[in-house]
Amino acid sequence: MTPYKVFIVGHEGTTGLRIHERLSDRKDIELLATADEDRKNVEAIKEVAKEADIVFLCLPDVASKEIMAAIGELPCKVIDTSTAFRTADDWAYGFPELGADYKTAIATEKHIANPGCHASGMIACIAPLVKAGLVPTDYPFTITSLTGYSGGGKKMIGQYESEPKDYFLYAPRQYGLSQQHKHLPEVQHVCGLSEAPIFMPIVDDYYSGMEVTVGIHSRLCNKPVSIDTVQQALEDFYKDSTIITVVPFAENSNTGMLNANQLSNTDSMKIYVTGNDERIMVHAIFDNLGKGASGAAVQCMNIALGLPEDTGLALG
Ligand SMILES: NC(=O)C1=CN([C@@H]2O[C@H](COP(=O)(O)OP(=O)(O)OC[C@H]3O[C@@H](n4cnc5c(N)ncnc54)[C@H](OP(=O)(O)O)[C@@H]3O)[C@@H](O)[C@H]2O)C=CC1
Ligand SMILES: CC(=O)N[C@@H](CCC(=O)OP(=O)(O)O)C(=O)O
Repeated sequence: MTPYKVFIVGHEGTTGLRIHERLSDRKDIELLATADEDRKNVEAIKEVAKEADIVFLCLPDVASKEIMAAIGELPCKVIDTSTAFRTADDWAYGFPELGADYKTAIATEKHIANPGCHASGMIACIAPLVKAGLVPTDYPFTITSLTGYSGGGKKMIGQYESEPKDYFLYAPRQYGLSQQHKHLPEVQHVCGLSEAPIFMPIVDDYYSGMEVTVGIHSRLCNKPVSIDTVQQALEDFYKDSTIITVVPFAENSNTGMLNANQLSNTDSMKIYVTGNDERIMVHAIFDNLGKGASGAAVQCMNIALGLPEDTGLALG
């Protein structure tokens, strides 16, 4: 069988490297590249893209937009990992677990926007509950998200791994304080929320892994919901997924700790429901570089090529 031709633009960056790692041993994939000195040359990128079946863009937003302007009309499928196209109507949104319509769009559309890392956790917790009619679309969500420093790409990795290190980098650091985080538009768009959540991202001194926590007051729901109802709705929603699993409540002691790096180096996501019938928490644990970026991008590529979605992924 002729291998599929795949071109990773930005393959020396954090997300690009991880996609490269996941594909380099696959016999069904041939990786294409520009000459090293041409890795930022748009014309050279366009020439390689002409040969490709799939192009991954693993770049800052501005560079993604510039390259899309040059390659958008070519026959190759494009999977963009930046924020640039996630709410664009003519791009598929790369979260196939959201339903058959999402999966079909990923399989058939030419351009696929890979979700943001924090956004993936928020959407995984909220969308099933809104779709089930349990939580209203104007619910006043307050959401925390813990992330390892690789979420900030090469620049932040350099900051955390340089010696001597700034004293403040040893402790968790909250950001997004103005409530304008770049992932909020896609969360609102995909979940159909009329109001943006309060969002509190926190970056800490570990390499990778995320824990996103969504709090729900039962009394503020369409009608009061129990913790069992929330657990069941999430289990039903993700029952066919091999990548996202909902941890049975019995296995989740509700008394211990949740670890944000539990699924580092995997492409899976685990959902936990904790709390009680009055105050319910839904948590998504995954790797910002796995289901939060490169793993999700490869999952989308597999679907676009008609392969089983978890081909070559590390399921934890
Ligand atoms: N890190 C993460 O956890 C996640 C990242 N993302 C998104 O993925 C994209 C890539 O992020 P990440 O890998 O972290 O970023 P990095 O900074 O680690 O890597 C970006 C790479 O793109 C290269 N680059 C920049 N401009 C151009 C250009 N004009 N042409 C070609 N290459 C270029 C950079 O080159 P150079 O090496 O010279 O700087 C760098 O190697 C971003 O949009 C990011 O927001 C999405 C989800 C999670
Ligand atoms: C720790 C850190 O800074 N993380 C980044 C998210 C990385 C990411 O997902 O960026 P994209 O939107 O391009 O996908 C942030 O919160 O802005």
